[in-house]
Amino acid sequence: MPDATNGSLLITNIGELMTQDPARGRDTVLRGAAVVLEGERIAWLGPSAAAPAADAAYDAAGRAVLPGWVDSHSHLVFAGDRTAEFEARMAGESYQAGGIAVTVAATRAADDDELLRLLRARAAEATAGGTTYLETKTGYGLDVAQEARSARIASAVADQVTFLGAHLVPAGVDPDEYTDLVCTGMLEAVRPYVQWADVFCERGAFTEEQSRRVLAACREAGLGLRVHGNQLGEGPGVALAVEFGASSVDHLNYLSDADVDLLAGSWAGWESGSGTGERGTVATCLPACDLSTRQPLAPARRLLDAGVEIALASNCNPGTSYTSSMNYCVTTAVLQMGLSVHEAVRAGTYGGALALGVHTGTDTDGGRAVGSIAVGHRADLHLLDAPSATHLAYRPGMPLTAAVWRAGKQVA
Ligand SMILES: N=CN[C@@H](CCC(=O)O)C(=O)O
Ligand SMILES: [Zn+2]
Repeated sequence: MPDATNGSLLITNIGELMTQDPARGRDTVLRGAAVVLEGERIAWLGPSAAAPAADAAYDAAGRAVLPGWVDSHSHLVFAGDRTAEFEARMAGESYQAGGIAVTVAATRAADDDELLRLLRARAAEATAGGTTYLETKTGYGLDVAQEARSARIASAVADQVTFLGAHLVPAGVDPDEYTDLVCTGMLEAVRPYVQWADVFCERGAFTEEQSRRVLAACREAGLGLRVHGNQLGEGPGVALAVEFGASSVDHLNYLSDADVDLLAGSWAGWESGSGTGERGTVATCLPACDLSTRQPLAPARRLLDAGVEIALASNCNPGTSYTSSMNYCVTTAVLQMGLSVHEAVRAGTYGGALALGVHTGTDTDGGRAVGSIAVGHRADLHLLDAPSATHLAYRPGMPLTAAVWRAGKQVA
């Protein structure tokens, strides 16, 4: 199949083009459509009948095209395996944050080449499943040298990297001393490689006060913020994320009414229909993790109805969610979380981009948005082997990814 790396490519006869571009208002889904890719960018979209000529053409034969998935939450820099822990969970054990230490030991024991090879293989799996923009985190190093190594390796593969030194306090280390290290030497060592910082604010991980220190230091260092919050019980994660103006708070399995109100309040100045105004804290739901840990599914429907922008992400990691399949996350969101297909696809594309701050910008204003299909945005497309995105939920688990273009290049 041709791509747009050496000229322009016209993809024509698209049965359903789900642009997820809020600037189109109610007209975000086009039928009988075509798209022109030119180099890395989308150069044109509209009715097939009106499509301009291009250097190469591809007939989509009535199939659906979506933006590539934007996976805004993953932990892919690791070695080792936790099948036994998963089996124990399926036999009735509950998930404990302490399992992270097993992966830390295996990751520390792997050399750089091995870690990079593993990361590349996982990123390739994600790409094969339609993911065209990928965030990943550190958090399985947990000392200065190991976290810096993870960040450096991650930055060679992922589009954006998050510093998660505050993932677990290593055994035998004083929690407050460790928090100080995260906020000073560790932060300094990872800083050249990362755009974001995150903290696992949960019983068994970091307290509210420790999380607050981490967020303040990382903000001071110029990093964008995100929070792992409210995964294992109600707690201060959501409130902290909103207070610090974090770009997202992720997990959200246990929310109080006050948490929902705080998240909704953060979007009070935002117009969701057009994607304009003052943004708030994205609620990132991680359905594959919820199922794999047998936690209640995050209340995505309730959050949307309250006016909160949501994202869906894989949270791919060896402990709680060993899949990078965004198709699976979207399917689950429709079948079990009460989202429409359009809402679920939006959350896995535009919502992820919003969580990563890359939802807007065209080459005329110096940006290159991902997560939606519009002129000047990055040419990240996902062709389904189906006439509509509805088939993701209608035919769950089927291999529906037919082709993937990332920045105009065909990658699957
Ligand atoms: N909750 C914290 N961190 C990961 C799990 C990490 C692990 O268990 O290895 C998560 O997002 O689910
Ligand atoms: Zn996570």
